Amino acid sequence: MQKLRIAIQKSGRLHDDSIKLLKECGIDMNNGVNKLKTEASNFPLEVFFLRDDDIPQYVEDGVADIGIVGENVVLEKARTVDAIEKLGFGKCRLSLAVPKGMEYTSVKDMQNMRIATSYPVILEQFLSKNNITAEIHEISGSVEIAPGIGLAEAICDLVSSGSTLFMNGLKEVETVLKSEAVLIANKSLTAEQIQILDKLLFRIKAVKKAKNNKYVLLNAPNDNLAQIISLLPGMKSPTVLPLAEAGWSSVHSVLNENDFWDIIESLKAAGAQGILVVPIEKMVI
Ligand SMILES: Nc1ncnc2c1ncn2[C@@H]1O[C@H](COP(=O)(O)OP(=O)(O)OP(=O)(O)O)[C@@H](O)[C@H]1O
Ligand SMILES: O=P(O)(O)OC[C@H]1O[C@H](OP(=O)(O)OP(=O)(O)O)[C@H](O)[C@@H]1O
Ligand SMILES: [Mg+2]
Repeated sequence: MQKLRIAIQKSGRLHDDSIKLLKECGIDMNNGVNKLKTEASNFPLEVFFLRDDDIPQYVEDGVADIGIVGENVVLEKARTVDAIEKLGFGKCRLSLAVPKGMEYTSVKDMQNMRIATSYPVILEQFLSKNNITAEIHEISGSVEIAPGIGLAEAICDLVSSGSTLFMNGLKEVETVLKSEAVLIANKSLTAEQIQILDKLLFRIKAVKKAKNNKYVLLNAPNDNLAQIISLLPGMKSPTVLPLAEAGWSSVHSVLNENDFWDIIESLKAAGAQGILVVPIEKMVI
């Protein structure tokens, strides 16, 4: 049987979450340290461990069929691949930053500046869209140090918590791109490869959906049951079971976590008690 070849980051920010996602999809594999290639034992998948920068090219060339990589890398490398599914991890933004003490009012302040970045393609597109001419200095890492050593006046780099910028005396002034890990695929997969990819995607979507939702159980006085049920959407409708104590029911429902925090007060006001919120492992609707 044909196998689908997936490229994931060998080490770095996306490695652990990529492995975790595959495992949550029920895919077993031996991913020992320093392994460059492995095979799943219970799914037709071969896994290559690569530098993230190389993944778009390998997927375009068909050396790998699919890959997991940041959207920032996909756009920077500008390879012809299909971006199939956002994966909800590796969330960060590509931002312009300047020294803390520098006055900054708008992107026009970037005119004629020297900007250090590892993302010259994305930065160039952003600058030209804003009619700015600047000198782009491409460096491959430790970008935040550039203003401090006189290499540039500004930088364009990835930010998540902002602590690297802070530690280097910089402030974020513009978001150029929002990014997260994405599943990419070669554009000419065979019918058999597409079949395996669809199977994997089905599992990924079930795992993603489960992460955003919670199983909620609560006790409700029967007198207020209708009101409590109206607050809880459920997958189809909530499950209602009688409690041993007369006049009370147990109500079970599935809720988006954000919605839960919005309705908790109303649930309590309607007499709900003993509210439990439980994680869901997989969710298929
Ligand atoms: N601070 C961050 N928070 C969240 N995600 C991030 C952060 N920094 C980077 N990422 C995402 O993780 C990806 C990989 O980041 P990492 O720093 O591991 O890359 P790298 O050093 O280029 O690794 P490699 O050795 O594979 O070339 C980035 O392209 C981006 O999509
Ligand atoms: O806003 P923060 O939470 O501080 O994250 C931002 C930092 O994270 C990334 O580097 P990483 O730590 O992955 O190291 P690297 O430069 O060696 O890739 C990125 O290049 C920034 O330097
Ligand atoms: Mg890299």
